[in-house]
Amino acid sequence: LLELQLNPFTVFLRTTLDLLQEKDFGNIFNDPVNLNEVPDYMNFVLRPMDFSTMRQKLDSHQYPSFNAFEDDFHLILSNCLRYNSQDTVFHQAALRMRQLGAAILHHARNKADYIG
Ligand SMILES: CCOC(=O)c1ccc2c(c1)NC(=O)[C@@H](C)N2
Repeated sequence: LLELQLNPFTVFLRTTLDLLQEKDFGNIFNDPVNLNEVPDYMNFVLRPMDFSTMRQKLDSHQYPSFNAFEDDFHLILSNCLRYNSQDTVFHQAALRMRQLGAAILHHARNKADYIG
């Protein structure tokens, strides 16, 4: 309860992140891609991102705005769409996450605007 009083924006971002992660049915976006298991990943992806990294960033107040938070979400998906070809479950999951996430972010942004 204290955090809600001290930093409602952090609580709001964490709630939004929880809603987005609910749509990650295979938990494929939760952790950084394991570079030992995917050695060529950095050949295609300049800025890796994942939900656990986003959670650390929001817990340490590294998101100055909702847009910055949303940019990292879209980075997760663009990395995945770039590295994984269209015929993979990863690519398909990113397309689905993009669609489901857009609705969540639209409502979250409206609520953020409403809070003011
Ligand atoms: C057990 C090996 O795990 C993976 O190869 C792997 C595990 C998770 C992954 C991934 C690969 N690739 C990706 O683009 C992101 C979306 N997630």
